[in-house]
Amino acid sequence: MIRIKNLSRRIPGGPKVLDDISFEAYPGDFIAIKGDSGSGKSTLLRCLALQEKWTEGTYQFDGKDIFKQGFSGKMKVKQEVAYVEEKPYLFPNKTALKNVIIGSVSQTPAWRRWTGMVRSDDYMGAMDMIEKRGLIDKAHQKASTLSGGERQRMAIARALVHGAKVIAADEPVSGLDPHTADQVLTDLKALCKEQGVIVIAVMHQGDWAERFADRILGLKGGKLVLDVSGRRLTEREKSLL
Ligand SMILES: Nc1ncnc2c1ncn2[C@@H]1O[C@H](COP(=O)(O)OP(=O)(O)OP(=O)(O)O)[C@@H](O)[C@H]1O
Repeated sequence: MIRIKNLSRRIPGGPKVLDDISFEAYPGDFIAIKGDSGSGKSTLLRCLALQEKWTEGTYQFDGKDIFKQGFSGKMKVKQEVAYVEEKPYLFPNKTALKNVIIGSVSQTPAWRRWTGMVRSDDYMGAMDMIEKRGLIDKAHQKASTLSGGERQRMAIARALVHGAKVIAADEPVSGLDPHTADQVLTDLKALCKEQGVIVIAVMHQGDWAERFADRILGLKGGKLVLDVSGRRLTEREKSLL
């Protein structure tokens, strides 16, 4: 469970880009974030994954205040909250499977990158996760040849293999054709419902958030201006964003 209270983020010497954000997320929640360009959506995801510093606020993760816990609390969040960028980096000349096994650069011990050694249980775990993302026939393909949607799903598989319990996905369906976007979101939703993963995804364009999310958060100028259950937004609610 995640409980964020009064999160603010000020760019050093610059503006406040997140202002007093509070919300909670429970296992199995699929939360969409909407808001115009520059409203703070990506910054919020990066703050959740502790990839950006918080200026103020408290962060409870599994019932513990992670800033009070110090290093071990931050490590737990970094391990369990995966920020999946809009265009996730995969090692282009390695297969999709190898990318999923070895993880992102920061997750991979240097010796593993150098030797390329793989344990058999790592191999099976990665293949299972790739199969669940509907990509088993792409496992041995070079990452550079995957489509945008396939890269996103491989990056999600990679995060899950490496212990993620929260997927913070930045625009997981932008630039995808409607059929692929539907597949990606159906997969994310199943992940929430079947495995209790929390998915927090920026989905500003179209009606994807309304169709798939349990809850919609809306940001404007760094403030949380909307927090409603996932449904068609009213004209008044849309006008807040
Ligand atoms: N390091 C930084 N220095 C200065 N301004 C920054 C920095 N990081 C973010 N900002 C500003 O903070 C605001 C929020 O940025 P953010 O990327 O979170 O917005 P966003 O809602 O994700 O936008 P988009 O939909 O265009 O990706 C923007 O005005 C951005 O210019």
